[in-house]
Amino acid sequence: MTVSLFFGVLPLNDGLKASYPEINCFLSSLRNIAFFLLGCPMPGLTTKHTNVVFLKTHKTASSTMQSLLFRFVERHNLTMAFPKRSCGLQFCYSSFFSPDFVHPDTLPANMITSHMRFRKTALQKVMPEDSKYITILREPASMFESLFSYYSSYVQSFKEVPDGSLKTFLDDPLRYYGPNKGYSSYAHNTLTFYLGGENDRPAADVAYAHDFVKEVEKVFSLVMISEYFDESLVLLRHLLSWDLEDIVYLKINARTESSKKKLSPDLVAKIRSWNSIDAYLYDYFNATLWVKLSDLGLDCVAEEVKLLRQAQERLMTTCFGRESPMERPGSQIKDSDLRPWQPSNKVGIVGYVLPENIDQETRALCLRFIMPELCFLFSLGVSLTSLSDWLHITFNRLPALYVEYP
Ligand SMILES: Nc1ncnc2c1ncn2[C@@H]1O[C@H](COP(=O)(O)OS(=O)(=O)O)[C@@H](OP(=O)(O)O)[C@H]1O
Repeated sequence: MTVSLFFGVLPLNDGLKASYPEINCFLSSLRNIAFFLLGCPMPGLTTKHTNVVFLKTHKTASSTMQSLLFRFVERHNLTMAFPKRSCGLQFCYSSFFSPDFVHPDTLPANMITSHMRFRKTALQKVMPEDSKYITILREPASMFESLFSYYSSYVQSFKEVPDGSLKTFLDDPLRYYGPNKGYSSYAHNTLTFYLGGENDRPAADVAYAHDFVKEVEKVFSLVMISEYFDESLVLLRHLLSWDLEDIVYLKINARTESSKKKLSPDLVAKIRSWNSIDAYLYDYFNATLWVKLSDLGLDCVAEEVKLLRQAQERLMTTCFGRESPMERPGSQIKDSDLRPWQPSNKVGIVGYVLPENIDQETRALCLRFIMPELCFLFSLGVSLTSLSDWLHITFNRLPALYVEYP
């Protein structure tokens, strides 16, 4: 079973096919001249690598990345592994990944991207041997602020903070935190937990953090960094021999500005200290990212980033006209294809609204870039009759899943 089936069912196919060449043409003419002049390496001359394990971490721009991979899978007629129905929309997170968590109809797969707790030996049983392992990290202070606001109504340790403030939690985290409390993995060294590490190791155990980082480095060919998302994508495309058009994206799953809190230097320091293994990981892989970028040539990277952003602007003009994109809190979005999941009424997640006068073809193209994770998953699965039981259950449980989603 391959995702080409999706094209058969979705009325989006023609639009997608019709509009990509425009972007391609624009990109290739510019890029060939620029890259030639700079003497930059040009991937895309060898066959594209299509087998990828993307470890989707929380609040790291991972949905934007996942959406890019969904599009790649669709366009290249590949197969994406889905969770089996009893796992919900994630691979039974927060249990360690197990091959049993994968819906058998989606095997053999080329890619796997839904949230999971990483365990390489288990993944090797379902994913091709030559799979490239990729993940993404975010600066721990902004990530924790995002986690705290997003999951304030779910994570038991956050719910117990009397005034509900991040500052009160960080003044004495151990007063509220308990490893066995509900959703505790979102409250302490979340990145480490995702990567399969021991997130409750004491901060003083620097040797553990050091050894863990080395283990991660051995497995992952690329650790992306959210703050340098575009630069990370350039590395990704060189690693996988992808075209520049394969990495064009629009940002999704961002909070509204009013949902974000500005962090004082004191809070930043407290977050890093509380999440010291994550901080160690982040600092290490942020440094190695820049070594990789330097190896590629910073001028070449800058040129590719420029081209990527030009393509993005072009796409936005195609989708939203000359005005800036119409972003709205999810609560104000009527179109269910475009409404992102809202974790609570205390936090707004931004989605996009397409202009009403947009033609079907353009709408089809734009939807592929702005659809939130759940909608994209449903649209991928909806065309697979053999997955109908999964979808039947999933759709029927949707309100419950929305509540359980974290
Ligand atoms: N391209 C790009 N670059 C940098 N940052 C980005 C990008 N795309 C999404 N974001 C930010 O990532 C946050 C959402 O992360 P996730 O999609 O991983 O969240 S989730 O765990 O899947 O719910 C969310 O952060 P907050 O807004 O601080 O919550 C997004 O704004």
